[in-house]
Amino acid sequence: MIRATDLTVSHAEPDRPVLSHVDFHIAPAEIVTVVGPNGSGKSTLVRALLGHVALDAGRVERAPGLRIGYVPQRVHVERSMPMTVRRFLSLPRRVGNADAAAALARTGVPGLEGRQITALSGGQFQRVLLARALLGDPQLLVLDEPTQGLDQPGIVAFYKLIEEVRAETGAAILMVSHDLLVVMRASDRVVCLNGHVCCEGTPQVVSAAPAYRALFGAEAQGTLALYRHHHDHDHDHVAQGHHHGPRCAQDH
Ligand SMILES: Nc1ncnc2c1ncn2[C@@H]1O[C@H](COP(=O)(O)OP(=O)(O)OP(=O)(O)O)[C@@H](O)[C@H]1O
Repeated sequence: MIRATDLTVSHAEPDRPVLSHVDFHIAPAEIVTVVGPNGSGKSTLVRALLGHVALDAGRVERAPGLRIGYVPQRVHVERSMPMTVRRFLSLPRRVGNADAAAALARTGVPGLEGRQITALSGGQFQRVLLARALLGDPQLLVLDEPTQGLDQPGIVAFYKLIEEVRAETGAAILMVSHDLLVVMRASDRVVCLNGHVCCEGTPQVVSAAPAYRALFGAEAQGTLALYRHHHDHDHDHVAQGHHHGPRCAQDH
């Protein structure tokens, strides 16, 4: 659906790129999650894939006519304006009442049409954002930090919803997230970013990769424990299953 090759992006300072030599791809019906520390270039990668930022080098290829539903990281501008959920769902593209109601029902917030956006809880707002993204019948959903501000049960419920949406619509899903444990369970593939791709692969492979553990420290121990618990067999495949970027410097 999207393939990026050897991407380099620098926003302000050309000699200090935010992304260096990043390769990325996502295939139909895949759930791919990008993880990485604050400022590691996750949102920049997503925006580069969507064609929203200029590239210093490399290229991005998107399948012709690809329908993308995008939920950006920051939508507080819209949140601060007086606006009902119904009207919000019709921006930027007008949708009918039946479609709006179905999208809200699908994302677990039926009947909220008349509510002010500003009166929604964090969890309701994220579901309304997802409903709006689904209204375009996307082949690819791109969600940048979709669970920010949610509590742990809210996060788990949201990822469950994402998996249901994938199962029903066949849409591929690209997410940026900080919720390591939940993300690991919900993703087919994880890309660990720190200006370059530190490691990538299945959640099992990434959670055992030294580069991932070096980046996430104690939190990574939790995901590793999860996979040790669920996959109590030999992990010989790990060494061949991921690669390091040029600046990782961790041993296998
Ligand atoms: N439009 C911009 N102009 C200048 N610098 C920018 C711009 N957007 C991002 N940056 C810088 O690029 C770097 C990477 O930002 P980015 O938002 O891609 O990281 P991130 O991994 O998504 O971070 P976070 O986890 O904090 O959301 C940061 O140092 C940020 O300040």
